[in-house]
Amino acid sequence: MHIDALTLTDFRNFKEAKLSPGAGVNLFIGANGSGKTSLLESIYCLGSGRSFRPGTHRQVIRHEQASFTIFARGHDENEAKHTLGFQRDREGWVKIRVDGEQVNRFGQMAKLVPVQLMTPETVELVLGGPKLRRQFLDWGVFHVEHRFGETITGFNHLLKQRNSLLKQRKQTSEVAYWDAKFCQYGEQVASARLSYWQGFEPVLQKRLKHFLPDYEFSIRLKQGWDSEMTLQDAMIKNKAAEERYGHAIVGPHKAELKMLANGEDVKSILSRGQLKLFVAAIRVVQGEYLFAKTGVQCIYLVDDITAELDADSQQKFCEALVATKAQLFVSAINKGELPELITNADTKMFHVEHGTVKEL
Ligand SMILES: Nc1ncnc2c1ncn2[C@@H]1O[C@H](COP(=O)(O)OP(=O)(O)OP(=O)(O)O)[C@@H](O)[C@H]1O
Repeated sequence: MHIDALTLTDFRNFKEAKLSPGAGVNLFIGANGSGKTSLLESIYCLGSGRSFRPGTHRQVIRHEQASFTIFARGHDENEAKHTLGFQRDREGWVKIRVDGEQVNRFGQMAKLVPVQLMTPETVELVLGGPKLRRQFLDWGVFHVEHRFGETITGFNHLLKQRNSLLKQRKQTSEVAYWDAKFCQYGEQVASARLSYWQGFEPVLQKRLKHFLPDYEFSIRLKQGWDSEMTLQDAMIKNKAAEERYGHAIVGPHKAELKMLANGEDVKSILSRGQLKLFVAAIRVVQGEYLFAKTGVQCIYLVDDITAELDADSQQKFCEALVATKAQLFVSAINKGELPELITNADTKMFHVEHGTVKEL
């Protein structure tokens, strides 16, 4: 959905903030500590139910206040109007309202607000652990096929149950039951990921050729067990090891994306700026791919857009972002440091200062 109005109450350093974003580029300009990232964070919270910054949910609530509230009004691709309300208090209680109705799952809010986030930390997608890459994949699968939300939640529940049985080292009929369920859900998760990846990867390759033409990329999805085997066979083969370790060692919870540039691990061959561009390509394409498959546009949130990118890379990245025709929220300290594409007459500009935001 496009956000037409956003209201924050007691969110980070904002006592109350109201803004009416435009359909294209929205630019937040302000000094360090003014609240630019917090504005992006509030939109991210609507799309995921949590912050992208480290720390607890309590730290998001304005100091000495009991709860924060984010309210958004917007419209989807079919011009249907929507309202979203998200409140969280210090004890962790959450209230979510979608179109005036209280709902009890984040997914019901998240599916209306698919967000793609780019901050200086998003290179963690490559540098961090495999869980981040699985989350990235699952985000894509969920937004293309909402039923996947139940499949992955179900699988994670089964993984916990089965691990707890493996830890107890019991040999009961209960074990056989959980093994069978684990196989069934595990195969479903892997097959949904694979089908997403098979559509997504060729589009990503095109974008990478444009962004980083000096490299030949190979990005392969490893499903979490020998691809020549069924999950059931892999579990039988690894039965003794799983019993010894006391947890599941094969399954989609072990899936990984192997990313190579000119035959070497991207982590060791790409520079920091090139890694950022690499991840930017992934993020842009994830939004483009979603749009191509479902007609649903992402909201792109870009914090500190110029950090670590040279002028040519900034230009490529900004061109790609603007070409998506999606709603963009971009933060920067100075307008002057940005490519013209982001600061032209169509951009809606906001000045952020000490927890206040004013449209310019
Ligand atoms: N819970 C909170 N209550 C009140 N103020 C907070 C809270 N959490 C953070 N802050 C303050 O909010 C301010 C806004 O931080 P934010 O990261 O959004 O700024 P920014 O404009 O993105 O800065 P930079 O350009 O340095 O990245 C900071 O000064 C921070 O200390």
